[in-house]
Amino acid sequence: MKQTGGGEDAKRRAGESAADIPEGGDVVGLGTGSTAAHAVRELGERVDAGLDVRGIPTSFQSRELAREVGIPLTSLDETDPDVAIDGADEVAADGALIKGGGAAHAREKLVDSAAERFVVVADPTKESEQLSQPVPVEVLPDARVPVADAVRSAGGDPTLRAAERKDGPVVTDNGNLVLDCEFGMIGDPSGLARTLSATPGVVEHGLFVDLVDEVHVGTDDGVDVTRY
Ligand SMILES: O=C[C@H](O)[C@H](O)[C@H](O)COP(=O)(O)O
Repeated sequence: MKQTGGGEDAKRRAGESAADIPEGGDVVGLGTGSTAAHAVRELGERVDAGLDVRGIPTSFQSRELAREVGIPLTSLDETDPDVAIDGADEVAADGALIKGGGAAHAREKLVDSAAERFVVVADPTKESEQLSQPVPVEVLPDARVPVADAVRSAGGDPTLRAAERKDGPVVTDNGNLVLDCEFGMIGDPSGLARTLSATPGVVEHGLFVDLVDEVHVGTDDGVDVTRY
């Protein structure tokens, strides 16, 4: 069941709490979205104050923000992150996530899963008992129709994500398209993740199962931390 109590202050508290984690010398995966942006900005202030960390961005957006706030960047070519801090669209009680509301989930999964410690930042509206939001699926442009058929065969209802200030579809940072796939209540996220991953033409899907180490949820007056 979705809860109320979200908002920018809750997101900021979660982001600032997670920004406490990196230590001098650490490499940090920099997540995408409005909640992760609070962590990136806070980390930028700490870099300004002398903290020696480098970031690995997960999107065009997080790269630009990191540059703006002065976080030196590196890449997975050089090293894995010690910690990744990222947002989520839905967080289930067992730590399973849906990500990709900003169509960044392919690079996010790459960076978040490579990290020694993967920390999710969220506000209470993201919490639920069981995942039920549409699952974003990034597809090669030529694979849009066959992947949509495969999603229907798996019990889902796919919708091509439309751009808001451009005619036509959203094009990801990787030059691909996104199908938002409604499955209703997702009883077996691991099984669905395996099915989607095995579908030719799927670049990456937004189900993050058994990846998260801790979730920081900003509340009205603090932060609730759950460890998995
Ligand atoms: O593709 C985008 C990402 O997965 C975001 O981390 C996710 O959509 C959450 O974003 P926000 O913190 O803005 O709700």
